[in-house]
Amino acid sequence: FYMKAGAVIQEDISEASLIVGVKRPPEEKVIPRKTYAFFSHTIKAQEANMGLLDDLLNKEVRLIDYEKMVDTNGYRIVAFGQWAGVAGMINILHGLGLRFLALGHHTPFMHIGMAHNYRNVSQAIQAVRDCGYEISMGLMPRSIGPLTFCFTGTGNVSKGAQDMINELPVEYVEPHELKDVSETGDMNKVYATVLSRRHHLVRKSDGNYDPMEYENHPELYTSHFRTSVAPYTTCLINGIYWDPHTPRLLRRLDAQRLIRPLKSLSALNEGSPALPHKLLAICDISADTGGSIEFMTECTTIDKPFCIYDADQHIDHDSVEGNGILMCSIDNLPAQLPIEATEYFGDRLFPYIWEMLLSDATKSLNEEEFSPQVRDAIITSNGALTPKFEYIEKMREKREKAQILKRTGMKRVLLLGSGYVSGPVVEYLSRDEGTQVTVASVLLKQAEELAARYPNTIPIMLDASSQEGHLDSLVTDHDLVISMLPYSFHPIVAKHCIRRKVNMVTASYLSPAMKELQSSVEEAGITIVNEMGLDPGIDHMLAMECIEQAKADGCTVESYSSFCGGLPAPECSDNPLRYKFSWSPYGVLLNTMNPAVFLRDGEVVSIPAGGTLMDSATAMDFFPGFSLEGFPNRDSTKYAEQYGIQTAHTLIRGTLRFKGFSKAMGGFVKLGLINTDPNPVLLHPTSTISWKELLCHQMGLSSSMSPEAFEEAVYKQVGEDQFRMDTLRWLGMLSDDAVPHADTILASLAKHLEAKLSFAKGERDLIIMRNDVGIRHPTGELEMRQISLVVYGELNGFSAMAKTVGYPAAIAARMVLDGEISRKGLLVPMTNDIYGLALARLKEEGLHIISKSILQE
Ligand SMILES: NC(=O)c1ccc[n+]([C@@H]2O[C@H](COP(=O)([O-])OP(=O)(O)OC[C@H]3O[C@@H](n4cnc5c(N)ncnc54)[C@H](O)[C@@H]3O)[C@@H](O)[C@H]2O)c1
Ligand SMILES: N[C@@H](CCCCN[C@@H](CCC(=O)O)C(=O)O)C(=O)O
Repeated sequence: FYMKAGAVIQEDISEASLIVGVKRPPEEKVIPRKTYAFFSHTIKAQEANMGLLDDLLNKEVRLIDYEKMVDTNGYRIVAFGQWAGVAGMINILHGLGLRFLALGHHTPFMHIGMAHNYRNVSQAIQAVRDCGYEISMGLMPRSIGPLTFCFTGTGNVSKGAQDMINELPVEYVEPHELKDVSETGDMNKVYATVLSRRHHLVRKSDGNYDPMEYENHPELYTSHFRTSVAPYTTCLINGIYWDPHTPRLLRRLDAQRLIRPLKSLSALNEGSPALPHKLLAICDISADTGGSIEFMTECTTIDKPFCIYDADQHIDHDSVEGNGILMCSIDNLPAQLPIEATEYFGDRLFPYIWEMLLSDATKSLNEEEFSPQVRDAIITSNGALTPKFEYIEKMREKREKAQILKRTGMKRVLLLGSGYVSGPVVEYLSRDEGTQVTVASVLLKQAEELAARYPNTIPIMLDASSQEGHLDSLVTDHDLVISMLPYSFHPIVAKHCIRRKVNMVTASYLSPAMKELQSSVEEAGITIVNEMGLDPGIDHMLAMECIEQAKADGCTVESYSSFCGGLPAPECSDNPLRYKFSWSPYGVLLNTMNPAVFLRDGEVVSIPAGGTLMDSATAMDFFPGFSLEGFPNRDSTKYAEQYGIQTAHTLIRGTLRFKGFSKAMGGFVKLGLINTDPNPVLLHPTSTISWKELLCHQMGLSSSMSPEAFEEAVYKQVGEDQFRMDTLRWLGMLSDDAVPHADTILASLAKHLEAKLSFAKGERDLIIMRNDVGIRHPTGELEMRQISLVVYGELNGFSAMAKTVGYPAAIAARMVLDGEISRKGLLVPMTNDIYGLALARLKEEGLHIISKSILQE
């Protein structure tokens, strides 16, 4: 059909500038910087679609929403409402047939199928007419009593649904007459009423209805639908537009009352199965989850069109049997009538398609010339909500706040970040029923997945880099903030904590930017516990426990060496780098270009920034069964003062890897891939660059060279090292594979490596920490204290890295919340008041520390 009309049919739509759909596309398939047109269902900040909205914003998509395309008279241009109404009504008549049967009554509705069972609407109408004929012939079981249908709303949905009931022998009555006809009406017909606002909305103060005032102040009104109409309705067909400020038609409480058995009905039904209650079915065509029908929290689908809502238990049963109200709330009803709906859609949209086609989502809206019909329907563009729709953000925040503050008497913790190491933080804190955790992340899905596993945990979306106001209001609503964001975010988070006098915990190094806040933190009288992870974290705690004990025994510390590595378990080290990521990949790679300073036998050794660090790796054989190498980590010399071991002639902190890592990384360094400079080549909106092109660019060569010449050039560049070549080949970096989009080469490399070097299901990680402390006793003896910590990740559970970072952070948070840490200022776990309790609690979590001593002459 489309081909006949001249369309080119192809799977790959990446070259299209405009993508026209009906319903939302899957998030992962949304292509950045394109113009999309579809029904997004985001304009009421619908919770279920906020993830999609975030994605459209992140991907800088221009979204045209049909719901907001209106003509000069304010009427919707593309409104499938009529077809939704038609399909919805056919479906619920079918559903009533099934429900009546389940309740023991065979009715003429059994002759009506689902809307999509018919070739076209005329065929469906024929089936409804046949049913109507039987009703008028008196074939409806008497025991059911007169049937009443209530249509809410007067728009296209309601009209489409009424078109269908008009094919039955129907008598329309006023809503106030419903009670009477439902008791004494004629059984050879059905009754219907159309409910508009004036019928059920009343001002809370005096019971009157003023349409103008309602328009502006719906919050002053309430609905008496639940008492005046619902108890006399067999089937409700809901087609109203609902806005969160307007009164609901039915709440859960109302549903509980409406499904209570009616005494009068059982008297009427003598000898026949009694109907359990009057309100048997709801067809919620508006399909606003949690909206005008509060308890409709999940839409049904064409595949599974019906469920039974059991109001007493507040659950939906996937059935037409059992106790409760039959619900049908399909949100893509027009798809059941594809021919009529498609023709209608095409006819209505066609006049606007030409200008939509010219849309270039990479341009600002000011540079485009759209008609008001299209322009006013643009919800997102260039990574932001358009001014008319900025209210969506506010609505979202308001709802979020209400959710966070809903339960009183809770200790509220704001956890920023839901990445590699956040899981145990939530697990630990949520053990306490009186603690509530809000998990905020720029990746809403990630936060949702984490929060779903624990009680009293609320997921929310927050972009800490662009939503400072939002961050501030979140900080205000919590008793403590744990920042598990990339460490560069901590100072900005800390500023809001200072402003709102809220305590904070991080697992990150106390950076110079954080230290600058020292006096403000003290003035605000708050506590910020830093370096509460593994390395930094547990390493400090074990070091200080040993050092302070040694000093108390009158000893002197002569040397201190601490190495730590997050690694794959050996059986999972099956790649050339012998490495898999158990914490932020960007952080791991960034650390390979750090400078380092350490003290060796009284001599200061310095390694410059930029990648030389990888050449400094040496074999580490304290655990000969592991094939380890190590390289220094940052400036170790400053710990002489912090640990109080100025007496030490050797002082080094370092990182552990399996042998091979530093050599492979050295190849990346030589190719200039460990580079944090912004690189526009990688950000080109529509085209991608391949690894071959990028490497040629880095080497200053043309990418049109032959594959052999290319490989030869790379070989030379990486120091004629075959292992490095094999590594690059294994990672797909000598090929035409696309380089992931990012603003720097390092960020692109991190994304690429994260995809290649992640733990598969059933694989586990490993952390190894080893502190060697040289302790000179007053007797002259030299004791080498070897403190070892080896932790494996749980198969399909928390990784070792997550446990050894997340638990210390959570333990510190708990200690601050419970007043066990009450000192103010910027703290690190190097004092006994913190490390004493924290180490004890970590041991309760199964942390097994092995300490050995070897006496040297
Ligand atoms: N002390 C230690 O031993 C240790 C070990 C591992 C990690 N860490 C630190 O802990 C923190 C978390 O580490 P991770 O491995 O879980 O990191 P990660 O990269 O896996 O997670 C970062 C989280 O921050 C979120 N995020 C990123 N940008 C954001 C933004 N603009 N707004 C809101 N959210 C945003 C991400 O979506 C993610 O949920 C980091 O600071 C890391 O350096 C410390
Ligand atoms: N050094 C080990 C363990 C690192 C744990 C992560 N520590 C981060 C902390 C960064 C921060 O948030 O300040 C680091 O970069 O060392 C290894 O690399 O395998």
